[in-house]
Amino acid sequence: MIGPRLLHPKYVTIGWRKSCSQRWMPSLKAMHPTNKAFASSYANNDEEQIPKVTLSFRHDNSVAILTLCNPQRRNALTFSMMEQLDEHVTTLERWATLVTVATDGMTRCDITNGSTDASPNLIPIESEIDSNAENNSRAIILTGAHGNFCSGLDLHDHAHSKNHPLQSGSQMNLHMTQVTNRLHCLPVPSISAIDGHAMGGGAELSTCTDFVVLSTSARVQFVHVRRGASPGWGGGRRLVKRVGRAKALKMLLMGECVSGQDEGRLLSFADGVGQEGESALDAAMRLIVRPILELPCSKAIRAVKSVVSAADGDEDVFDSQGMTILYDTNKALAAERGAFLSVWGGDSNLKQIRLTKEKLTEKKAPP
Ligand SMILES: CCCC(=O)SCCNC(=O)CCNC(=O)[C@H](O)C(C)(C)COP(=O)(O)OP(=O)(O)OC[C@H]1O[C@@H](n2cnc3c(N)ncnc32)[C@H](O)[C@@H]1OP(=O)(O)O
Repeated sequence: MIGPRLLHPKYVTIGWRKSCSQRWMPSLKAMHPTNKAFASSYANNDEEQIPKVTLSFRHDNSVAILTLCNPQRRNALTFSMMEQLDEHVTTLERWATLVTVATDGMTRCDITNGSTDASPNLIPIESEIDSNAENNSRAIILTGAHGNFCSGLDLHDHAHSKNHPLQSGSQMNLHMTQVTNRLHCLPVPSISAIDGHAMGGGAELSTCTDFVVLSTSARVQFVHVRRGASPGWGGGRRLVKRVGRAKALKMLLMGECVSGQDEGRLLSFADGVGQEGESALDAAMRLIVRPILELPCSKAIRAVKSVVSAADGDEDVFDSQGMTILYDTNKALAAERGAFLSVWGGDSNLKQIRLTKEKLTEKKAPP
């Protein structure tokens, strides 16, 4: 039985649902210098170095992989990457819910690596989910490129993008809370595959999936309080749900780090750790995705996810259209936003962010 959320018109009507940035801020892209201009500030205009979030599909389009990629900065998230993440989540909502048919005899679902556009070959059935048609979406992996997950907000981009709407703590909080919760609510199981650092906002991102798999190099740390802040990307509520009250407080207040080397602490935060030398992506594939791929019916996988999501209260996060976060009735979400706005941009936060940037720059300076 498919849960009511999956049958909601949002998932079965034709056409793209507007991404949240488009909904809230129609002129968002127009107001920001183009990605090209931003890219030109990167070493040798090297395409590889341009910050981006890619989306690719494997196993006959049944597994989606979101990859955060800002290699020069340990995959810190720029504002542009936040927008791309939003667009990819919109693609995934469509991929994971709409029944699709092939129009050209090629693959059923032709969403290409890194593309944020709808494929012309992806035709949604307009009215109801056709129970005979197949949608083989099964799992989503969120990971980082080049041996790190994500070092949080890109502090350099933040300092140099004064005109970007997401520079406002309030807009960034709305955007990232919405995007990460939409990712969390997607109707197939999701996994964060973490190599290296997941810090600050990066640690928050790791909570927006159903499972967390670490490689032995992983270090997950909520450094917000040391930056004079509290979680601002929707990760506070999800962390408490994941590890419980006391452990969440320890991680948030004392910066207690979950490390791939320290299995003892993994117990409630992570669901698996890779073998020595194994990447988090490979470990996630082996430990979680493979068993899911072996199951006989993808529809049953999504049915189970909908049961668990509903039992866990995901339905309470969005309005009945699945479009807007319910800050007015969801007290935990409202409190998290209120707490973040009470500290973000305040004196202590500004000072700590400045000191962090200075430290990062000093590290680079020759002795
Ligand atoms: C609501 C969201 C709130 C937030 O997310 S606030 C941001 C929280 N994140 C942080 O404070 C992380 C700061 N970074 C670090 O502590 C360290 O870089 C980190 C992640 C432990 C990695 O250490 P190492 O492996 O030794 O690498 P490193 O320090 O030499 O850094 C390598 C290059 O990456 C850069 N980087 C790292 N984190 C960054 C960030 N968040 N924003 C912008 N740039 C960042 C760093 O400046 C350095 O660049 P470069 O090679 O000197 O040009």
